[in-house]
Amino acid sequence: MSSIPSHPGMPSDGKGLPVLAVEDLRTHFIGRTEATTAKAVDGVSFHVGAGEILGLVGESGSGKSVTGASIMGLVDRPGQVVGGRILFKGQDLRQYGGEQMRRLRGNRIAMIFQDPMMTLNPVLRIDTQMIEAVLAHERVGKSAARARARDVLARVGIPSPDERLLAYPHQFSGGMRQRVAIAIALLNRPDLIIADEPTTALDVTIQAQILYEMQTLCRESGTGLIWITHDLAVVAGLADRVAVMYAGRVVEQGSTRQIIKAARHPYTRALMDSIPSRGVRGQPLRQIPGNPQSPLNRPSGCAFRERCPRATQACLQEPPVTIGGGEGEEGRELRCFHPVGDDSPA
Ligand SMILES: Nc1ncnc2c1ncn2[C@@H]1O[C@H](COP(=O)(O)OP(=O)(O)OP(=O)(O)O)[C@@H](O)[C@H]1O
Repeated sequence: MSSIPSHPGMPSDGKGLPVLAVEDLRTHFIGRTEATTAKAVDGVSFHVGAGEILGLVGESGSGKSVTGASIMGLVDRPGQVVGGRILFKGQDLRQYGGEQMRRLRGNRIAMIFQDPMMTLNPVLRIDTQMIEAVLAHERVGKSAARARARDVLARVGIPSPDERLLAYPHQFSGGMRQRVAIAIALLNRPDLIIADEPTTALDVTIQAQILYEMQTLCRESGTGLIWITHDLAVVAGLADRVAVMYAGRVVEQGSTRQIIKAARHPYTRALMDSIPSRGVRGQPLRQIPGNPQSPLNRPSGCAFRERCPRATQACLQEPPVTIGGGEGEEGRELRCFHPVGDDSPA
């Protein structure tokens, strides 16, 4: 096993910097005591390059949304980012004040939520909302802002965008409403978009269309995209890289090919086995045995050990540290004492 190379093979902004580098991020929900403090995110590191798509995957409660909210500066008390760095184009966002973060949000960094109504105001027409979103961050005339709004709506697949600009959110279908929210995220040509399960509530065909369009738009504009999902199958066709989270940590990450074709962490393997298309026809889906670990009072050792078919005594003692994938495995990182394909006894 080799040590970890820094940001291997990653597209950058031309100055050698990733758009985003998260280093050892820790976000805890502080309780009265250590035992009641939820370590929702507990040492997460990953990076996203310009025009690159990172799939952030894991079961419910693994800390994906809290990671996204931490980057956006949207963690509310008792939640608190207690450690690590969030480097946006080399600048540590943890040093930014509230006003600086507000300026960054919706401008250089945008977020798309599962529920588009988290973005849209139900009582305002779409044109008002979109024009305001442009004017809040840029000195352009109203007609230029409207032209841009119209353009972006067309880009995300809204038919008759001139007419649709005059509509209210409730006059759109669920899929179209999510497209409008995506259009708002793209409006100011951000450097980074964090999409938190944005297509989960939608029909599978519409999901696939939106994924494809987002991929094209981000590649064209050089926007880095973090796609948060519990579904590994969704990112298989979309992401350049995949980071798999378990119990507040990234347990494996690498190129999508490395992860989908040859996952090495037993948890990633278990997630892969739960994808329907990989199952044997006519057989029920395999569930991962056991329950995810609670962020309260994490026991010693590897968080996955109780559910892991490869666990040994070693996994009881200390949590595994992050290691590189070894020769011919540039870009892969793992947190496991007994990864699949390793010679050590399972
Ligand atoms: N306000 C809060 N107070 C205490 N704990 C919280 C709070 N918000 C989140 N958590 C805890 O943080 C952990 C991570 O939650 P998070 O929402 O990031 O998971 P997730 O992987 O995004 O799951 P899902 O896919 O269900 O959204 C969970 O165990 C959750 O209970």
